[in-house]
Amino acid sequence: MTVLVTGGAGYIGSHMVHALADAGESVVVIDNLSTGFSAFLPESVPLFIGDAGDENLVEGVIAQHQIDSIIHFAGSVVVPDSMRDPLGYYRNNTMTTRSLLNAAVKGGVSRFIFSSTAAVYGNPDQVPVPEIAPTRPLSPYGSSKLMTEIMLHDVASAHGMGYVVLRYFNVAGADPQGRCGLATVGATHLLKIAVEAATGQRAKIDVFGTDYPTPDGSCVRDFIHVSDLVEAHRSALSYLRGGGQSVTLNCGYGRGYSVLETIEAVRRVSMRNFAVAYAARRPGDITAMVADTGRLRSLLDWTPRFEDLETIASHALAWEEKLFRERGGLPRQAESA
Ligand SMILES: NC(=O)c1ccc[n+]([C@@H]2O[C@H](COP(=O)([O-])OP(=O)(O)OC[C@H]3O[C@@H](n4cnc5c(N)ncnc54)[C@H](O)[C@@H]3O)[C@@H](O)[C@H]2O)c1
Ligand SMILES: O=c1ccn([C@@H]2O[C@H](COP(=O)(O)OP(=O)(O)O[C@H]3O[C@H](CO)[C@H](O)[C@H](O)[C@H]3O)[C@@H](O)[C@H]2O)c(=O)[nH]1
Repeated sequence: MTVLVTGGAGYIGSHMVHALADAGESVVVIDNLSTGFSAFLPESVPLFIGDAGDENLVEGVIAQHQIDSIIHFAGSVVVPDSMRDPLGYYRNNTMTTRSLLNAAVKGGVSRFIFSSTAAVYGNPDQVPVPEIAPTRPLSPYGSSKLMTEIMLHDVASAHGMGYVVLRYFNVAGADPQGRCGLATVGATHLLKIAVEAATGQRAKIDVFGTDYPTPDGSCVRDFIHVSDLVEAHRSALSYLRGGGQSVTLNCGYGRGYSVLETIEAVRRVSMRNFAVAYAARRPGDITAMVADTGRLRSLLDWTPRFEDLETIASHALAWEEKLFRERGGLPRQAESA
């Protein structure tokens, strides 16, 4: 039984591939390297450089490697880019998955795990947000993922495929062994920006909005360590292998931290008092987004190991320091746009 990981050279996918290989699973990767890095993959894992929507490629890999499960990370992930280029997002998220599913059905793949996002909820009526909350995405990114969820449900029902949709909240941190982490140039994630400031690559970090109706006025997010997130995928795979019903699950810890608390955690672990500036709200930001994790915790055999925000921040920092050293210690991008 071999697992195909699409987008396995990306931030989350590379952690997934290491976790599967560490567990002795047979795994292969398809990635077009548009934002991924082949260097983050274990040498033992075959990498097919190509598009996850290339049906000939996928059908060939499924047949050659006797793929029975697919974990599908490949896609485009930047919310503001999706506002500028909606059709690009519907193509690379929704249409690519349609082609991938077509190849999976033809190849008799019986299990499918899909990377979705809390962005499908839009502005939630209640926090923590349960999976049954209304889905009202505010961006083409969120819509492209929601459309894919619906398509996957229909395809799986028609063809006897089991699936787990995982709606990630805010993914952060890096491999505790330092093998992989977030390396995307120009990434906009809060913790990434904060560790770039802590390593002197940025003069400051902007806090987008301090007048939200939250305890300290900044937005609140539920950060999940990338290693715990990939363990949820491994548990989802075991669940499907054990005959579990198809399901949609939130992936977070169910605990919110404000933007200011998060920046303070990075200041503490780095022991660097980098500058923090108060800036205007960022258009489209949701005030508070925290997962109701009841379903995840009850259905999957999942015990998170890195729930503490300082642990997440310290792993993100260690990874950023490594990247910075390897890039010759030179600032590689302008301070926040
Ligand atoms: N990072 C987050 O906070 C977050 C939150 C919610 C959901 N997600 C989802 O998780 C998945 C992985 O995100 P990530 O943060 O690791 O992003 P990433 O950009 O680091 O990884 C995406 C990977 O997919 C590859 N790729 C993109 N389009 C492809 C295609 N058509 N064919 C083959 N390969 C392709 C890229 O080269 C890259 O290696 C995405 O589907 C994303 O929407 C991420
Ligand atoms: O320099 C920064 C960067 C971020 N923020 C704030 O930090 C919070 C979190 O912002 P992120 O960009 O890190 O993440 P989002 O909550 O916007 O999440 C969106 O982007 C994520 C990846 O970045 C996931 O894709 C997620 O599903 C999607 O909803 C927001 O209030 C944002 O305004 C700042 O104040 N300053």
